[in-house]
Amino acid sequence: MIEIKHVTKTFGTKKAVDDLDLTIPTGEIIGFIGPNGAGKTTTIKMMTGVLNPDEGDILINGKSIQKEPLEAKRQFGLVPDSPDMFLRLKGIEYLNFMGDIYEVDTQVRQQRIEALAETFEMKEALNDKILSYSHGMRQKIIIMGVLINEPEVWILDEPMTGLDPQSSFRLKQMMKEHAAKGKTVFFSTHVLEVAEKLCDKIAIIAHGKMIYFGTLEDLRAQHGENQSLEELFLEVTEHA
Ligand SMILES: Nc1ncnc2c1ncn2[C@@H]1O[C@H](COP(=O)(O)OP(=O)(O)OP(=O)(O)O)[C@@H](O)[C@H]1O
Repeated sequence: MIEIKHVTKTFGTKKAVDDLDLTIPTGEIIGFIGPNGAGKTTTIKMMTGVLNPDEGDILINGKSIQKEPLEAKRQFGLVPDSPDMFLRLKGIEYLNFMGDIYEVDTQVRQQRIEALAETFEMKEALNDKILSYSHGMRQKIIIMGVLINEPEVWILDEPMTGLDPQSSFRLKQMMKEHAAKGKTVFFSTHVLEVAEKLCDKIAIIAHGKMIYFGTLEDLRAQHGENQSLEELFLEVTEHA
């Protein structure tokens, strides 16, 4: 569960996130959508302790990211918007590093690395440095590093960017499997078809404010039965 409690973040005179209040239940896939500059990445950075809010607090499985940062960080895995990290490590070194940090048992770790490398066709690349990887391969190694620990809460910022169709399909399957195990998946996306097909609920943000949180069916019931998510999104964000 993720509880975002009246969170505000201002940069200079710009309120990037404005009194955002949202509770994301366990066991669901939530798509976080909004126009460019709406405040999605800023929200994700505050959820994960990269940025501190000016006001409010965020709890991950009941642990405050500000007051109990280590405990809160044990609860989630993050796939950030840019995968250009740990470039001097080999893929396998990075995965073992993540396994060490999250104290994943060696045998379990080995099995997960093998299964993930198979799924993402990364077996041969594991002994190469991340620096030599393409954008999509870097994205995949970061996703693998998160899944080694099977986190209770999986947070992803624009995860489909740069992935080929096959990897994107597999990632979506994994997100579904993760939620089916009773874990929470929260991801931001501009790809409305993905949100439409994958999510149990959608959260729409505009100008830093939450303008809708609920199922697509309820949004349709409020605004128009036959509209696509794209049409609904344009309608609700236009008037925000
Ligand atoms: N470090 C910063 N310094 C100043 N302004 C910032 C900073 N980070 C974000 N902003 C501003 O805050 C607002 C929200 O940005 P944010 O990156 O959270 O939006 P977003 O919804 O993720 O956008 P996009 O869909 O384009 O990635 C924007 O107006 C942005 O310019």
